[in-house]
Amino acid sequence: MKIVVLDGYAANPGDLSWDELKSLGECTVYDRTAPAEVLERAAGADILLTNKVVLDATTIAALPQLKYIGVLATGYNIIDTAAAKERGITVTNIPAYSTPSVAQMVFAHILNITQRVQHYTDEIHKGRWTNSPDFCFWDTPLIELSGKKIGIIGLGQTGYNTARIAIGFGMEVHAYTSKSPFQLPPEIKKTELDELFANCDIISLHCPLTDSTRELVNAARLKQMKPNAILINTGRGPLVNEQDLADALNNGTIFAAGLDVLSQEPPRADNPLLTARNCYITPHIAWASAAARERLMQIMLDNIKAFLDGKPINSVIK
Ligand SMILES: NC(=O)c1ccc[n+]([C@@H]2O[C@H](COP(=O)([O-])OP(=O)(O)OC[C@H]3O[C@@H](n4cnc5c(N)ncnc54)[C@H](O)[C@@H]3O)[C@@H](O)[C@H]2O)c1
Ligand SMILES: O=C(O)[C@H](O)CO
Repeated sequence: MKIVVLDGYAANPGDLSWDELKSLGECTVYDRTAPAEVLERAAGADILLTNKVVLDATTIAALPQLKYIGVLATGYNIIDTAAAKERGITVTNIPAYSTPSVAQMVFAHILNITQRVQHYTDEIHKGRWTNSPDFCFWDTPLIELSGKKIGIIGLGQTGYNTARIAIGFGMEVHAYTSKSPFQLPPEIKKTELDELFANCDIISLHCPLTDSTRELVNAARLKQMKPNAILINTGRGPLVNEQDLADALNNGTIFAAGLDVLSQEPPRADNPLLTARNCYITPHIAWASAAARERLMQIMLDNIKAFLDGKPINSVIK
């Protein structure tokens, strides 16, 4: 059984172990694989593991030995699942391993925008409090979350857990979702997209990237939003038209954005969001806590063992 990990470094930069995976077959772990290197490295593999290396229809067609693709992530938009299905290749993802970490990051972005802790720390270090005529000073809007409306798009693992934290903050929770695995409490009100964009103070994206969700947030949707609204995206970068969002931030159509994901990662230096007003960005790390990566590695092993036993779990091909 030949196993190849194409880009193992992000999940395991050295603090976790590949040993159990290596015991399952002849296994090679690459830290990173450039697009031009994929075919040579994946040739002859029965099992291919990828986090962000794209496996499109052409690549899959060129790997006749391939039987299993394990995505080392929840989002599996990098795989042409139709091509894999046609070939009878099992494709699995890692659901729910990072849910608490992602929901925590959503609120890290929200609280960063409402409280600006780093900004005030920087200003104080510059001497601004020492020289202040008053016992306090502020120069950014200080926004209380209690009573504000949060709109959640996609009420699966990360969306639902974000909703629960929002309820704890006393927020009104509105949600648009195709379906939800959860029994929704009465505090979560289901709504349509038009109402959600028009009425919510904060909108947080939690749906997968698919043909129907690509650029879900675009100029038309941004125009529907309140001028004091905040957009949070921990889902996938292409859920948002980035030039439209940069324009909306720069011209005050909406107030601020907190983003963990961009359409190209790492981003090009000329990505308009890197210089947009009130745009706060983290480098796709919502998932990457040590606790979440430990769970990821365990579920990766469980997935492969179940596949080898002939009873695949976490298959994304319906
Ligand atoms: N930034 C990170 O580190 C990070 C970590 C985990 C997941 N993610 C991304 O977040 C996404 C969501 O993760 P999750 O664990 O909540 O996944 P999930 O599968 O549990 O939930 C996704 C939800 O979106 C809903 N949905 C699907 N299509 C929709 C549509 N067109 N409109 C509205 N809702 C729709 C689904 O019904 C489901 O309830 C993943 O697909 C992944 O791309 C990012
Ligand atoms: O989808 C996920 O699990 C995260 O984005 C990390 O890849």
